[in-house]
Amino acid sequence: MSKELTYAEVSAHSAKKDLYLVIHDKVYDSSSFVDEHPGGEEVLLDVGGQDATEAFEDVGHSDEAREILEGLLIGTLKRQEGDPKPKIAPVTASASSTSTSSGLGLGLYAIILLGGAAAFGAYKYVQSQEGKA
Ligand code: HEM
Repeated sequence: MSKELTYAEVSAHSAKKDLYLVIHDKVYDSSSFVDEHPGGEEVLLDVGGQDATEAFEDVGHSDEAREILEGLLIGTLKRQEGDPKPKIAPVTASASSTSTSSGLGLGLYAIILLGGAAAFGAYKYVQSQEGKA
């Protein structure tokens, strides 16, 4: 398991049936695991042939996930100058749904504030009209 691969070699393996991932400068052949990944195949394909260290760590994978990873190990990355930086995880389904709901919450908050301001304005206007009469 002492095979050394350059980033260029790894990046040639980004297809679902031929999928290499770099995590902590180790190269993992994830082809056999794509269909079984509890986080879905899309996130793996997104970082296929790239440095997935951040994407993998951001999720806070369990020890079990790390054990699976060891079984997929095929070599180490021969890092060269100018190689791309770790790819940050794409927004996952659960993360995007929370951000949508928080976006809606903010929108609602704005509507309530604006509504309150409009009501206050109308109240002041009526008051000033009453004063004139
Ligand atoms: C070959 C590398 C990977 C392996 C072996 C792996 C394995 C696993 C395993 C076993 C789980 C179940 C929960 C756990 O045990 O932590 C999981 C969940 C998850 N993984 Fe991965 N994973 C890998 C790469 C990635 C990458 C690169 C991402 C990118 C974002 C990712 C995103 C997720 C997400 C979002 C979940 C949570 C799914 C849920 O709880 O609904 N994984 N992964």
